[in-house]
Amino acid sequence: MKLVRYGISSAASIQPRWIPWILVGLTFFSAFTWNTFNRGEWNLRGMCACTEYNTTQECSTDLDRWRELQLPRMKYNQPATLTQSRTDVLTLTPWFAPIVWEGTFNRDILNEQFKRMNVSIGLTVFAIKKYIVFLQHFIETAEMFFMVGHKVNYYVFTDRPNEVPKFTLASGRRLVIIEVMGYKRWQEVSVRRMEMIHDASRKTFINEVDYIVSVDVDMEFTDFIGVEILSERFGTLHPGFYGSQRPHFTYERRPQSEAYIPEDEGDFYYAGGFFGGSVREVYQLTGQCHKAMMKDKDRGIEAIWQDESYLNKYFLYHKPTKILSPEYLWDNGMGSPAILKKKCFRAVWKNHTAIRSKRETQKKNRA
Ligand SMILES: CC(=O)N[C@H]1[C@@H](OP(=O)(O)OP(=O)(O)OC[C@H]2O[C@@H](n3ccc(=O)[nH]c3=O)[C@H](O)[C@@H]2O)O[C@H](CO)[C@H](O)[C@@H]1O
Ligand SMILES: [Mn+2]
Repeated sequence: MKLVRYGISSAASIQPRWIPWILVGLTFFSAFTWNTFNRGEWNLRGMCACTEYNTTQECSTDLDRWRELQLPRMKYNQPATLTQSRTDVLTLTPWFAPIVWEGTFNRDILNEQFKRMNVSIGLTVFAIKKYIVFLQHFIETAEMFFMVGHKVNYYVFTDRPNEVPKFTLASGRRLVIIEVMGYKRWQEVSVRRMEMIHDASRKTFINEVDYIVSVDVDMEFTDFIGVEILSERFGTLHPGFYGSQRPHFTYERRPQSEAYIPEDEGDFYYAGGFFGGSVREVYQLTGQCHKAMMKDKDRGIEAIWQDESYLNKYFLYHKPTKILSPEYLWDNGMGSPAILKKKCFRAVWKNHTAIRSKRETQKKNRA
């Protein structure tokens, strides 16, 4: 009786001057629970979330939780200070981002490093409407060549979950189906990938993986792609433009578009079909590209190469921290130049008329 009476009377008599203190208490409580139950970044720095790394009686901070990653003894050729690993191609951007070409890295060292970080990678792929036909070969070849030996989640975005084939995946790998709507025009499907990746980053990816790799589905893996591609924010040189001068890049050239890049700007022409980074960076990138696309849409503009145009604009002002060479994105229609020491990921032939929505199939000439 006493308890009930106390409960009712104290709840009913909250004084206005207590409100700031109650708010402070609630803030601490929610920060603590968020910090404890999520891998999210939203926490009050230095909060007392003691972990397994805590070696003292005091609560640990980010500094205490930092894990030491010591490599084992390894045998490999000494890097030669006075010799460049590749002399035929650019291997470093003016902002010191590596451009990944075969011969510039040692896969064993990288594998050891990323294994010790226990890294997990999410590969996002969209198989919407008729593009579902590409999925089987895509996944089967990814099992052979993509991030072999690492933890991988395939995130398959589709409007046809029942048509996703059953796959037998290697251990440490799983396939997650994310059901989404299919927009009518193929251009809209392509550009809306940004929005869908953005949403899934917040809802799913941030809790499950460290990095996101986003690719086209009309592709096949033909050689090993490993952790050498991973970085905070990475893009890929488009196979059609790696040798071109900037005025020839097919950037969006209409000043009224959010994707506009003038002829005297631009570093590289990046492909829409292969980019990625940490979940946090991909969340930012896709969010900004989607916002720009929606602004244009409101004004009745669609950028010339849809998502690829917004991606290029984004990378101009948020320089990639790593860039993949066209070895990572190739189209056999473009021959076999000597600079390519391998071809890891290739476009498969597709019948544009049959696979895309009617009346939208004609491709603009990029040249
Ligand atoms: C390799 C590469 O850099 N490709 C880019 C390029 O064209 P592509 O001509 O290769 O574009 P595409 O037809 O492959 O469409 C892009 C992707 O969207 C998905 N999709 C599209 C339509 C559809 O009905 N269902 C569906 O699932 C699918 O994953 C496909 O791979 O330019 C596009 C924008 O114009 C995108 O930037 C692509 O990423
Ligand atoms: Mn494609």
